Amino acid sequence: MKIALLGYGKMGKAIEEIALLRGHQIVIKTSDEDGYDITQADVAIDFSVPKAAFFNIAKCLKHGVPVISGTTGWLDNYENIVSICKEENGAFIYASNFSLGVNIFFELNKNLAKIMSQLKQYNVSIEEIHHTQKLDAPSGTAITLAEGIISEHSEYSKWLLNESKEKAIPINAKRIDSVPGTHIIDYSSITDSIQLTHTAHNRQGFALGAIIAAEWILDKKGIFTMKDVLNIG
Ligand SMILES: NC(=O)C1=CN([C@@H]2O[C@H](COP(=O)(O)OP(=O)(O)OC[C@H]3O[C@@H](n4cnc5c(N)ncnc54)[C@H](OP(=O)(O)O)[C@@H]3O)[C@@H](O)[C@H]2O)C=CC1
Ligand SMILES: O=C(O)C1=N[C@H](C(=O)O)C[C@H](O)C1
Repeated sequence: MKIALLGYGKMGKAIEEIALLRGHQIVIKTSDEDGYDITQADVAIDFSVPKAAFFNIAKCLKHGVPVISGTTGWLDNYENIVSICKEENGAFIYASNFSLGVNIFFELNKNLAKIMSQLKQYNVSIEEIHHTQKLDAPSGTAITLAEGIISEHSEYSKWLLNESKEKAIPINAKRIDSVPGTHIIDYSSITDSIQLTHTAHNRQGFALGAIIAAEWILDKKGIFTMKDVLNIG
């Protein structure tokens, strides 16, 4: 398939490498919002920056090009994209994390939260560690994890960045060197702790997941998630 890479930074380059190995063609690679004809592409993959994602995704949908977005930090505009996608009868997937491992981790997180909801002596917290170039905090993945806990655990109704308060899940964001992405969920009581950890060793898992999503969406119309693509959970 002919792929447009909207955002040609660390992730754009990782996706290009795997896409070529899978026999795809990269017809557009850009770090700008203009200067290309998106209709050349069968599918677009947006891994850009928070302030550019809405424009990039809307442009694809308005030109009838299915779009995958992994950009984080733009979700205040998610419902607007849903409306545009419906109006244009388009196809769209956003995932805070495209790796298979993290999508399994999302399911484990919800299952654990369901159990822990009955055990009030444990307090939950989330830690996320990323490279120092990351623009947003907390990570999109940490937000998805917090939302997963909130959906299953009766004690929590929101999350807070680097702050503890009753009913809120603290998300502690750390920025260290070139860490690709580590997420830790911790339930602690006076007597012990239970932790679930996902550690990305590199960006290949994110990139492969995004390409699998792009291959999957080609003949679809609608708004989907990685759960639809991977058929897990
Ligand atoms: N969902 C997932 O699985 C994952 C999501 N991510 C997310 O993906 C995004 C990109 O990550 P990463 O590749 O590491 O970041 P990088 O900073 O390496 O790359 C982002 C690229 O986007 C470019 N850019 C800036 N403005 C625009 C625009 N208007 N249109 C298109 N591109 C633009 C930047 O160009 P310039 O440098 O010139 O400004 C840069 O090349 C982040 O939001 C990150 O959180 C990352 C990994 C996995
Ligand atoms: O910016 C990154 O690098 C990553 N961003 C995503 C996020 O915000 O969750 C996914 C992954 O953790 C890497």
